[in-house]
Amino acid sequence: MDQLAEAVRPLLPATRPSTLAECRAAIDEIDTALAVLLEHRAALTEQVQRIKPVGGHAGRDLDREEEIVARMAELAPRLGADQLRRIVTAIIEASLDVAKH
Ligand SMILES: O=C(O)C(=O)C[C@]1(C(=O)O)C=C[C@@H](O)C=C1
Repeated sequence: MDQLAEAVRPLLPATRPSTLAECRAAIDEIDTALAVLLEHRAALTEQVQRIKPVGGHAGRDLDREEEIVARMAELAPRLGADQLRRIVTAIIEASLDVAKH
């Protein structure tokens, strides 16, 4: 795991949860972090659209999106590039949908 990925290690449970309640509590913790991070990510996507000569869906950069997917696939091998591409595409499209530009 690279140095940036180390930043999320404290969010992970120290011991593997085993009961349904423990698993759901661990999932809730991670979903909390994901929601906060997604909110911040969407704000950054919006800011980028104001900087780019062509913003919004019309200005999509699929090479950049593929770079994002490839980097994330190294950190999340269980999901892999194909599943992460679905997730990244959904995040980016939702962020572009709500961006004001
Ligand atoms: O990096 C950009 O050019 C962006 O517009 C940001 C972003 C992203 O949210 O990561 C959004 C749309 C692009 O297709 C690629 C990446």
